Amino acid sequence: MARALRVLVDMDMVLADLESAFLEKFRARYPDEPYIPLEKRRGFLISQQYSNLRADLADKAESIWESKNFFLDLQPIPGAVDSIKQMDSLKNTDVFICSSPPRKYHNCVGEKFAWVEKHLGKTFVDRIILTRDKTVVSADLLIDDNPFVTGAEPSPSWEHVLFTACHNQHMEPLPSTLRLNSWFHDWRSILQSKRSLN
Ligand SMILES: Cc1cn([C@H]2C[C@H](OP(=O)(O)O)[C@@H](CO)O2)c(=O)[nH]c1=O
Ligand SMILES: [Mg+2]
Repeated sequence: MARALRVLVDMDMVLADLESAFLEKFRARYPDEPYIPLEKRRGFLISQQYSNLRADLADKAESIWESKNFFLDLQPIPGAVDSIKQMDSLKNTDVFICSSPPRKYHNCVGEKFAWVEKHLGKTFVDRIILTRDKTVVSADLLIDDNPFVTGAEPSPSWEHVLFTACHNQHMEPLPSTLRLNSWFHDWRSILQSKRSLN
């Protein structure tokens, strides 16, 4: 029998809506400061775009996701909870959640575990991989909104599926890059195409 297809699913902006929560909380905490609406977001890092707007806004942006309960209170991305449970129930499919905590990890790490338990249940807590370097994790697919997942391994074993988010929706990746526009699009075919190569 063919070995199971191993799929890594990223958390922020694939399962959990970091960008909407960030904007809501930034505007509430800093009502007099300029902000970037989601349709104007460009580039993976929020702090980078805010610092381009005005240098001192980067620290203010960071203060939002460093706050207690920021990661715990994120809303699920539409369709994510059902989809990952359905994916997990497919035969010959192993699903893991693969997320990178920020360098100031103190609140984030525990809250990511708690978020998974709250929204997906205890069985998925056993599937959490928190790492600053996803390239050294071995799998067939990585579904991630970061267009540039890099690290120590120049040729990761997984194929990247770029999950569409506000910050990457205008990008045109290489035609060969797999792309999933939302959980309501056909993620099953992407898995199937990879499975037939295994
Ligand atoms: C700073 C920052 C972090 N993040 C996410 C990415 C990482 O989670 P994930 O790997 O689950 O997508 C986490 C820590 O950097 O926060 C963003 O999505 N945008 C940002 O601007
Ligand atoms: Mg992400």
